[in-house]
Amino acid sequence: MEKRNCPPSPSPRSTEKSGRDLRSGDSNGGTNTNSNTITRGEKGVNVQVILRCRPLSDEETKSNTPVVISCNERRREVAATQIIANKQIDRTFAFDKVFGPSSKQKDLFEQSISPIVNEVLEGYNCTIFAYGQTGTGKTYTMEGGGTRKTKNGELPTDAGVIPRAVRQIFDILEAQCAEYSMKVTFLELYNEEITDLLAPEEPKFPVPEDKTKKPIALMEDGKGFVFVRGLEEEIVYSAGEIYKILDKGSAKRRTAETLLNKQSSRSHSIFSITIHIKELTHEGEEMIKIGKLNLVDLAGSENISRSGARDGRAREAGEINKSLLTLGRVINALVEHSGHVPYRDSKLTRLLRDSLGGKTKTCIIATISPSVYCLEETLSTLDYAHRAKNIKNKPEVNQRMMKSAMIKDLYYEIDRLKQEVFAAREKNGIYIPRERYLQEEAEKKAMTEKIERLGVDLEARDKQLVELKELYDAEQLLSAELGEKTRQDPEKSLVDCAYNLRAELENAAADVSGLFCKNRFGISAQGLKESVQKLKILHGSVFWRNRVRKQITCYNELQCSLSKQEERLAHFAKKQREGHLRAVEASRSISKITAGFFHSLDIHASKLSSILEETQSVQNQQLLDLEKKFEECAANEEKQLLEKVAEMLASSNARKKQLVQTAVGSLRESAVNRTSHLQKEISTAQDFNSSVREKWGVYMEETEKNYIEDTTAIDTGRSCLAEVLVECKGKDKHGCTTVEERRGFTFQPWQRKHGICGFYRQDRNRNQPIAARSKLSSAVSSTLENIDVANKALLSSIDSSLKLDHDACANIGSILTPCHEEMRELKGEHQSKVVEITENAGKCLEEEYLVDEPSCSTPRRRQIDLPSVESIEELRTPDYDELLKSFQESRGSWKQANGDMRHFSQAQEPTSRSLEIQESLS
Ligand SMILES: Nc1ncnc2c1ncn2[C@@H]1O[C@H](COP(=O)(O)OP(=O)(O)OP(=O)(O)O)[C@@H](O)[C@H]1O
Repeated sequence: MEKRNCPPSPSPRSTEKSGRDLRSGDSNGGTNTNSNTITRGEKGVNVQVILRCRPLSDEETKSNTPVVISCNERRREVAATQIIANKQIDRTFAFDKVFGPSSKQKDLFEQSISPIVNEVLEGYNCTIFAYGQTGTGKTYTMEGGGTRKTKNGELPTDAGVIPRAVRQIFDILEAQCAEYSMKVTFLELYNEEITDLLAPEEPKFPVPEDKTKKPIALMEDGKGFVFVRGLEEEIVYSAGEIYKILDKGSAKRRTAETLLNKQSSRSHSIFSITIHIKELTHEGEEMIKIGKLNLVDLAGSENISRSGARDGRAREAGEINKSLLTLGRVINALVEHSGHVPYRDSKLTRLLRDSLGGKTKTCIIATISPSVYCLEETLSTLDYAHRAKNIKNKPEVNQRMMKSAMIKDLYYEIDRLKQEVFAAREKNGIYIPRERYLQEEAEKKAMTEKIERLGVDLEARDKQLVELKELYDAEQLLSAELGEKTRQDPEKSLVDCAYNLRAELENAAADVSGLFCKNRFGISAQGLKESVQKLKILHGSVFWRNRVRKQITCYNELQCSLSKQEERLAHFAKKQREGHLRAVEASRSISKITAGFFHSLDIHASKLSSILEETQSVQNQQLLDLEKKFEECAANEEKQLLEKVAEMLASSNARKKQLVQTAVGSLRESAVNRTSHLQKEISTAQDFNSSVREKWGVYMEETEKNYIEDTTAIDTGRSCLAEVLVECKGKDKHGCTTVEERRGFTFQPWQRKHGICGFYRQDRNRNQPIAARSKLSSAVSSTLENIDVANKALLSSIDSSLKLDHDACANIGSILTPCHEEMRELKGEHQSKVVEITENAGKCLEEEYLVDEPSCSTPRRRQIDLPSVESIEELRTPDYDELLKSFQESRGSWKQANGDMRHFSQAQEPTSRSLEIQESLS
């Protein structure tokens, strides 16, 4: 077994020499081209290609059919094993997704199709089509294994892509509680004729199947979009309705038993779902989003001899292969970016135009069989699908329509229809609008021309037929006449005549011999006379005999020519009959001949394409050789040039490096200076802060001490005063009682005046402590009030100083944080700039100025980017003054740009604030 591994080739190319031909579509040579990782850009999105290999059928398993396909789902690769000249050759193909024989319908749908369905609901047009040899599972993948009945609303495990997509669409729309409308179409393309699988069945009596299917026309609108005229669109409201429609349409599809598939689809089918979803814009406007999903089940590509197709089936197969061949040519043209893409060569490619190289998102499911007997077709499918991977589409979301615009459109449509109805009612006979009339007239004209051509053809054939008939009649007449003549039989009379003549001749001979005898023995004159007479008779009879003889030969010749004529006539008549029959059946057989012609054309075309491929591969090889030589030559020249350039650039590079290093050094230095300056500022601010704190602590301590002293002094004063007060009260009481006593016992008139006066004097003296007491109490209360006021003032001043201090702290913090941030940013920026500059310098050195190192292989072809004279001139170091000036300018602008000045002024702020605080504290 020979198994060689080649590195992934950048372009898919089959190399007979290599044992393993890994095909990969992406330009990096990698194999990961999953739709999610597809590069989207101006160039578009690659068509997604999925490969599915079916399991061996029961018969194949029973007959121990060898398996030649192995699928690596993880690596997304398929390998086909081929034996050529007793050597095993593995060919490996990479795809976007690979599903092996044991893969489930659910897995295929969830992994590959479900995201596409979501995109349809986002407003894209998407197409999924199945391509592959007959009997490889296209219909199984698209529609399912046949059991479409749902169990408790669940889909059966073998349900295919179509029912699952339908279910997903309805599930999502219902979950979103969306307002939507949905319509479906289902068409079949058979022998280049389109029929509507949803068209109502009109005929009431049984007619052959082919007659019930009316072909419908494929039209192009003014913008080049293709549409099928009169295609039935069914509005649907549930998944169940779609399943019914699918069943109805599928049952109408043309299927037949082939050697490769018991129920082989003989036509291409396209099932389309169009969804209109209502959505609200931010402004509250109602918009209609439109998405379309096309699900295409292609008829099987097949080898006519292996599929056992004959007569009608062979023609079918020829047509199928023809449309698939055009599909292949379209794919090739798209991949090779050739100017002309032959979309118009078949109806299938016209219908799929937007899905191949258009604005639609497309996914191809290529199906293959693992059997060794299908290897040839499998390789062809793999090639086909692999090539299709390189088609790029440019998907666009369908323009959302304002609901009002859509309603307007519908009104317009209704108006148009109303006009038609009105026109038809008002006029005598049938009346249609001008455009329709012109269109139909054009169609009619084309039809008339076609009919005329056919009429002329028919006339010519009729003429030919009449001529042939005339000729035939003339020949018939001639042959009848000759027959009549032959029937009369003159032969017998002639023979009789001949016999008579012979007898006479015999007699005459006897007479002559008698005469001779007589003459010798003396014959008389009379005898002589008689003899002369007899001789005359004899002479006559001899003459007649000669004539008879001549007549006999003439007769024989006539006979001979007659038989020849008869033969010729019979032959001619036969030919005429054949010609007549041919002429009668000419119109019927012409289609057969055409079919044969097309078939042979197909064969020739496929031969030609294979020859073309061969030629292409040879040319490719030659081109490769040329390219190689050219690259070698270019590499040498490049090397020499690069050496020179490298020398030239080495010095300038060193200078540049020096320049860069100096610039970086100065930048670093300025950064360090700025950092140290900032740090100094921060430390000054911190010192100031700590000194303020210290002072504040001392002040607080002193204030507290004073307060405590004051409070204790007040307390002692208060207690002293209270004691004095108590003492005064006691004395006052005692004084009062004494006065009362005296008033009672010594009241005399002469003494009364003195006594009263004395009493009043005494009383006045006794009133002195009361006044003192009131004075004292008022002094105490005023002192207390003063103390309270002082306390309050002190407390408020403490509060305000605390607040000021807090504010000052906060200010310092707010100044410090941005300063720190700025510092960090500045540092980071500097570092990243330094790294960037170093990297760029390194890259520049490596990529542009270093001479290629010898790698013993042809260097990659590339464009040499020669530096211009100006750029070299720019490398010169400018004048010192100029440099200084530009540096200062740049520094100034840089300062402004970075808000440097602002920071600086902000940095000054704390000082003035701290002064304020100091003032307030003092
Ligand atoms: N992945 C699969 N798993 C199980 N059975 C499969 C699978 N693929 C195909 N089959 C079976 O193979 C048979 C042929 O499949 P199907 O009719 O889908 O082929 P086809 O490619 O559509 O053929 P045609 O082009 O002739 O219509 C069916 O009986 C189907 O059930």
